[in-house]
Amino acid sequence: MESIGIIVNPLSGNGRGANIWGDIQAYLQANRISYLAKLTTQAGEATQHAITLIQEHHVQRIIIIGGDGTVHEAAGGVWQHQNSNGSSPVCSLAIIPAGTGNDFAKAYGIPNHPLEALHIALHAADTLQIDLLYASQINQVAVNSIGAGFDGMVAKLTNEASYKKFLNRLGLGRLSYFISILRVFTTYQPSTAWIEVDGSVTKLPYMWLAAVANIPFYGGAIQICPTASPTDGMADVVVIQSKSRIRLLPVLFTVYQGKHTEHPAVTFYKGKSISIRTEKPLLVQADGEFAGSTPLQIELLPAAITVIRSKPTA
Ligand SMILES: Nc1ncnc2c1ncn2[C@@H]1O[C@H](COP(=O)(O)OP(=O)(O)OP(=O)(O)O)[C@@H](O)[C@H]1O
Repeated sequence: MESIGIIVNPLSGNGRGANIWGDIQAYLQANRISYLAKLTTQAGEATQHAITLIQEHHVQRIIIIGGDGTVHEAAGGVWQHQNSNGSSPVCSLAIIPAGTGNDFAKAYGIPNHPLEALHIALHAADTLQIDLLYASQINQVAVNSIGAGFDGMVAKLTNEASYKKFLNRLGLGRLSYFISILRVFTTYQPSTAWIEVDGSVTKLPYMWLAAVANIPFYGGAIQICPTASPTDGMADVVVIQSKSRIRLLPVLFTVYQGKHTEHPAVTFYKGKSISIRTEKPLLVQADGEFAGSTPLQIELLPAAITVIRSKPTA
């Protein structure tokens, strides 16, 4: 079997990561499965853990126990290693979901049950080479999405909110994104932006959000870009524009099912190179984590890393 590294964010899901790690560790030891584990002690550390596991310990598979923020950081480490060595993917990533949103796990069919997710990670029966989104201003890659405006504010508010902790304790963490959406919705002021997709520029008056997606979901299974695929070599972009707040209400309540796509306030683009400029700086989220402010320049990196997914049933 390939040598296995494990990165654990014990604080993900407000302590769910630590609990799951206890169960996983017991299982691995009882079954004499060897591994090397690294626990994060501060934000940002999963990137260096991934680099260390690959460069110093030569692991070929990294299992992440955490949420989308931890996947974001670990994938960044795998990508940085490959980039500095000019190598094709050498280390695959698997996830045992322990976070609040867990959109990455959902995109690859990984169940919430930790031991079921572990079996998928250990057997690695099906792997995918997935695209990444590279944001040059912050020199970071994203696995799920990068967005500016409304969703940047929602991500910031959710990550700072006391109700996220409370709802995570009840196993209802995803609801915290919905509460933040409602809070931001009542006060958000749209502004003018310009988007450039593969050289073609469009002015966007009254822009609420512009999100570049690699998978269909964000914010805990909101189907923001139903057609996004991490294997098509293209980034999907969704833009929401509206002068009127009330006119956007139907979008708010249909976006969870991905049924907002026909609403006149919603426009989709597809491309490999996307830039977003705004008349005033807007907050940016990358994989649900705060990632600075606009302007943004995003390049699609095709088939950049390998992910272990649940084997689709025939
Ligand atoms: N030991 C730690 N102390 C403080 N912050 C940490 C620690 N380990 C990781 N982090 C940070 O916690 C943040 C959130 O982690 P993660 O995304 O895994 O969990 P979550 O927020 O509960 O889930 P989700 O992103 O799915 O909503 C990340 O930005 C990460 O950098």
